[in-house]
Amino acid sequence: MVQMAIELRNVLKQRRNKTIGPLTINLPKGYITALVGQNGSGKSTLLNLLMQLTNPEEGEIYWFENRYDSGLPLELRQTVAYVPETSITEENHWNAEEAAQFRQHWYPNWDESYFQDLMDRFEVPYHMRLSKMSKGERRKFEIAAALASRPSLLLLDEPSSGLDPFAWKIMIETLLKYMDENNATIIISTHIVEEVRRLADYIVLMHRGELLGMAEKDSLFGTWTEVWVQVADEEELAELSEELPGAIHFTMDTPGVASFIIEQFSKNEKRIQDLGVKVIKSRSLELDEILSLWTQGHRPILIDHKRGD
Ligand SMILES: Nc1ncnc2c1ncn2[C@@H]1O[C@H](COP(=O)(O)OP(=O)(O)OP(=O)(O)O)[C@@H](O)[C@H]1O
Repeated sequence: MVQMAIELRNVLKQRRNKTIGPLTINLPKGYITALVGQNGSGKSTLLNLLMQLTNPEEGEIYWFENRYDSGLPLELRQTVAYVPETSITEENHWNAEEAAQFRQHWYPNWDESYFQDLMDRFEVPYHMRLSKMSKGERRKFEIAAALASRPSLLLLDEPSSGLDPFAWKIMIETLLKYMDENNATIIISTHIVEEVRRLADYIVLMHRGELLGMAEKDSLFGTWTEVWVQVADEEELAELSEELPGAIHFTMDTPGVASFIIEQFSKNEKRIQDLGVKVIKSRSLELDEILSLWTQGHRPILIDHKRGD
């Protein structure tokens, strides 16, 4: 049975201009979950709630099946690492070495050689004050330091913001290797579809403070298909759209050729042919297109690839 790292039950956070929640969700232990959603949808708020940097007005949060309403215990905190959206200013006057020494006291599992190895791979200057580093250098230091604490739970708020493509690739490889070698849980907020594709086991989609749902990433692929068909005119296209109630975005592309988007195409293809409509071509929608449709209210019917649905 999959254990839960985090459980939220009807969690509600009131922000000045927006309510986040109610959020009810289970984030599994030992997997990477990506929080996705437009600006202001509540991803950072959710991460802050998990660090108890802010507290909910309503609802319950469980960490590894326990509630800690009066503060996270030290033993738990020492196994959680967090890379916030903006680095904290308290460490600004230190260089990377001094900041690492401080963290070494705080985190009993601190792995100095792993830290140095990551700093070398990322090519972060060791003796430069953190405040003097470029945005990307600082970000790389934060990611290296978070991993060097050997966390069981790693919370990353848009970690690749400011990273160049070379550093981004190292980050992806490092996170995947860390997951391979440790029974860790990562919760990452991101706007980068390629990051979701490469890293996520699960996707949590947020929109305007609401939770639109959670899905196993692999089950999303192949949910929606764009199909091009031969039709005589708009009238025939309108008839076709009535026969295919689940399909959306019917468009007359060029005279005689129309397109639409449909779920479970393999199940519907015969039905389309039985209507006497010729399919010209089809393509599975990409992950970003599926997420965009979901945001617009078109929740995908998830596919269990293992069962071959
Ligand atoms: N400290 C705060 N005080 C008041 N309102 C806040 C605070 N932090 C966030 N908000 C508001 O809560 C909402 C959710 O913000 P949040 O930062 O969680 O979104 P996000 O999904 O992380 O966005 P982005 O992708 O832009 O980082 C926004 O409307 C924001 O203005």
